Amino acid sequence: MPSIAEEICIGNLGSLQTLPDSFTSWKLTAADSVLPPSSAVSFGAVEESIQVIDLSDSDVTTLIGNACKTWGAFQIANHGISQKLLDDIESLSKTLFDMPSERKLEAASSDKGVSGYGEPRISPFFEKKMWSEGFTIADAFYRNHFISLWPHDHTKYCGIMEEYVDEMEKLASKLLSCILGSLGVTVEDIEWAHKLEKSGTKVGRGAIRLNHYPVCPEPERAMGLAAHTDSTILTILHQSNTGGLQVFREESGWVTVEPVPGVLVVNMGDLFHILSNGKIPSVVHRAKVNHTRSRISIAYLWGGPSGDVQITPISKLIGPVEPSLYRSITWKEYLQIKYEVFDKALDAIRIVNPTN
Ligand SMILES: O=C(O)CCC(=O)C(=O)O
Ligand SMILES: [Fe+2]
Repeated sequence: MPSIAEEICIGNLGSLQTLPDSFTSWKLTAADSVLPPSSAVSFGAVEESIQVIDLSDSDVTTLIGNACKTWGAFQIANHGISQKLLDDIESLSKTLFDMPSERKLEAASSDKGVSGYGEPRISPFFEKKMWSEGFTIADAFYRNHFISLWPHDHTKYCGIMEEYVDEMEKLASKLLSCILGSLGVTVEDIEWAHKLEKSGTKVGRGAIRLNHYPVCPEPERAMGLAAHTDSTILTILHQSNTGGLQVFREESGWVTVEPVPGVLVVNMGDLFHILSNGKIPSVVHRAKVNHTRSRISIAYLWGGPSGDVQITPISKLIGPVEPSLYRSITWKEYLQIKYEVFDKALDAIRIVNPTN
């Protein structure tokens, strides 16, 4: 019989009949420190919803602008990503996570690169364990993992991944223009982004995170992915037909983003919060788990530019009454700060207290 330590392996969570202690009592840990005290005791969600916006709507800029300012999140329909591609990426994820634990662990992320299988990226910041497993695609090294996972079919799966990344990148640029438009500015007002765009270089760096939340014996006491904000400009999320994602807003508490077939969720990240000089919040979100159904989500994390590009709030959005809230920083530096202080990263680079 396997020992308890062997049984509690992230690759096997779905087979556990009881919730191990290391996964419980979330409300007593640092998980809720991201949030104001009023929300820390509640796991329930209130009746509000994150708007679904049709990208072909003539009023799209205003609709996206309002949703961004209120929530830092919105949902999109008519986004141009085919249902086939969404189905393909979901079934790729399912095939991967259905593999035996040992096989998945052979593709674990290592010192050689960020890509690979493992616990949620934010695990080191929490005492308790999260009820999920994931696979990150952040560099070319993922191909080696795909070869080991699918010795015969890796070409097919790499092809799906490449197509997904390409399509997401185009959609992310389109969304960026629209969100900037709602603030009365354009990509040309972000000097580095305009330069990169003109030279045909990618404005943001994309990474994919495949998340799997197995069925859980005691979902109320467990947490799939703890409360966090993404460091990104924005994140585009495809969730399978099982709900679990919740977004937080002081005035509303936690609100579940119910999956709508073919609709994608957009979460605004820290980097856009900086660019917008605090006008757009980076949304605090988390994923809950389920007693009867497992859940898959695929996050396209659209990060900042590589190299020594200095990122600052857009100059047109600052002025005598709205001074710059954040010092300039490179994307690499920001990630390093986030890695060190997690939810205090924006505070660490703030130069003016927004309440002043
Ligand atoms: O699974 C989800 O719905 C959320 C995933 C997420 O927030 C992330 O990967 O950063
Ligand atoms: Fe996230």
